[in-house]
Amino acid sequence: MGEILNNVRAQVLVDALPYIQKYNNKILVVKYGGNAMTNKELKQAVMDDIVLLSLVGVKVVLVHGGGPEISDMLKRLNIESKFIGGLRYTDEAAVDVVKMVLSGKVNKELVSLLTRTRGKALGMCGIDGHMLTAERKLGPNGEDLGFVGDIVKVNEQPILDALNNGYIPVIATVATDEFGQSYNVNADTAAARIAAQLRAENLILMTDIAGLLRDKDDPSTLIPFVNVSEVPFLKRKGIISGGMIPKIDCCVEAVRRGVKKTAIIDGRVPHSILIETLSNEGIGTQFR
Ligand SMILES: Nc1ncnc2c1ncn2[C@@H]1O[C@H](COP(=O)(O)OP(=O)(O)O)[C@@H](O)[C@H]1O
Ligand SMILES: CC(=O)N[C@@H](CCC(=O)OP(=O)(O)O)C(=O)O
Repeated sequence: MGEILNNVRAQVLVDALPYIQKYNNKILVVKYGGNAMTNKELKQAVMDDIVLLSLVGVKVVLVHGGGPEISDMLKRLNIESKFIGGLRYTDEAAVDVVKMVLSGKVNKELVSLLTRTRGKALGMCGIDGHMLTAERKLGPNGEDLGFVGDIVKVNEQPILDALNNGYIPVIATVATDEFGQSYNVNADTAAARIAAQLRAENLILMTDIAGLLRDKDDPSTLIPFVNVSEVPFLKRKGIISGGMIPKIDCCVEAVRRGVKKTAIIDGRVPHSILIETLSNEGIGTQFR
């Protein structure tokens, strides 16, 4: 029994070798957020995966959200929270809260967790090193969204500097314009733009569902591969809806901008990042 188990363990490690070689020195952008970030054990499993990948030579960039935490804090401060087309209407008071929660609380908690997992992490937001420049974004029907930002420029240098010095950059998606106004940027969108600018090998968007499903209430209907040219048809058919729409748009943009592999994976599955990165099958929905 012990011998069989040892053989299986050895085989799993050996099977990972070609993938470790493939990703060696390549950039992998992981977006972590939403409800996938609220469970403590799963959060530790995600940190373990990131530290492991970075120790075997993958240049991991962690871009995080924190929507549920922003909503909690806005509620405690009695500031109204509403979403238009999946984006949070962000007035002047709310943008301060977003900045505090994302760059102050969530970012530092992730850095601290990675550090305690014996990773070398460096937290920053889009304002640091003039990384993310944004302008005001309007809603899908031209609605005012307050200080929600549309990224107009990504300066990849601070990210590369951190990577080249052996750090895992941990990025909160707050951006600025040329006048110093801060903007709230959706974390999926920011991750896609950052991955494209870095010419990343792989972009992984973690969420709290198995991936893109033909029927969103039936996990057995997972679509494992999607060609980006099929997306307009899937939208017309109503298969892609709600929070999945901006996520899929990000995947399409990342693939079109040259990211080699983009996937939406289930953050509720322990070690889903390792399965996605170090196996042929992957997990979730892959876009190409
Ligand atoms: N075809 C689909 N397949 C999977 N999820 C879908 C689909 N259409 C809509 N959704 C919804 O999109 C949600 C994921 O988006 P969202 O909640 O914004 O993610 P996150 O909080 O991780 O950023 C799913 O929980 C699901 O309710
Ligand atoms: C403009 C906009 O909607 N910004 C998001 C930023 C955080 C985010 O994207 O977090 P998740 O990935 O956890 O959803 C927000 O305020 O919730």
